[in-house]
Amino acid sequence: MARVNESNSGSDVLSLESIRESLIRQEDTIVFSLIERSQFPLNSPAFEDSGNLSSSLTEFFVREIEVLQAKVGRYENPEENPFFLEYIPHSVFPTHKYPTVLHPKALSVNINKRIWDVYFKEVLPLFVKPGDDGNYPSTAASDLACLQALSRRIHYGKFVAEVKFRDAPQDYEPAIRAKDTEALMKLLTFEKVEEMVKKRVQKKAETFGQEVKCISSDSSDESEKKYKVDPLVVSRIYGEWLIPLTKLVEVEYLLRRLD
Ligand SMILES: O=C(O)C(=O)C[C@]1(C(=O)O)C=C[C@@H](O)C=C1
Repeated sequence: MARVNESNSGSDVLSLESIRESLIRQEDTIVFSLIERSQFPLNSPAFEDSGNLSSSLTEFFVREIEVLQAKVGRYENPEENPFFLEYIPHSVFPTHKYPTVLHPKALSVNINKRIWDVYFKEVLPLFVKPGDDGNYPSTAASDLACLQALSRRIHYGKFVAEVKFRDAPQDYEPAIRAKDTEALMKLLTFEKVEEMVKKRVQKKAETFGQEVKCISSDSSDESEKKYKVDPLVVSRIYGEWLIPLTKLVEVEYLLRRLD
């Protein structure tokens, strides 16, 4: 994912435009991952506390995959944040040297526990059918794809915050020193951009998730169109959870920016 370019002088160039391009690209991954997950019912026994077992099937699956992915260097990439940090081993292979863009304290900003809860308790029931078909391994794999895509998007707030800070340190520094989260939230908010994001993801859900029944040239009857995931729900997921959580990450990052 292109994010930082090397300038002629060798220093890193970061722009709000390039960061937003990445967020737009990530929308495709998120919308597709929700569409994929929607083919399975809720299948709650896969992720609910399993009483006598120490973790749910999904928790076990995500933890084991994260351990494997860590061994090939996934979490050396500052865009990636694990859900089970305490289990993460070092990479087995020499790792790519990612450009240092973020403040070192960025490592301590990880809201994946919150993302996990929000996803299973609030988001998932909105776009999948209730029920249990027992297909837990495939469901867990789909949930992992959603969780990783959502987590990457939300934690991208660190990069957004960094570029906003670099563009106007004189505005941000007083609010950071005063630990004024309200002022920071106001500074980093662009309501028009948020509205555009919600409209665009609704359109993407309409386009990517349209049921294709037959190939005919007359596809003009809008009322007959059916979607795998309700496009309004996708827009709501962004408006109620993804954007607010991204902004939370931005604030958390900024609060540490002068440490
Ligand atoms: O694009 C930005 O400026 C962002 O901070 C990202 C984002 C978003 O989550 O989409 C969050 C806050 C802004 O109000 C607008 C959009």
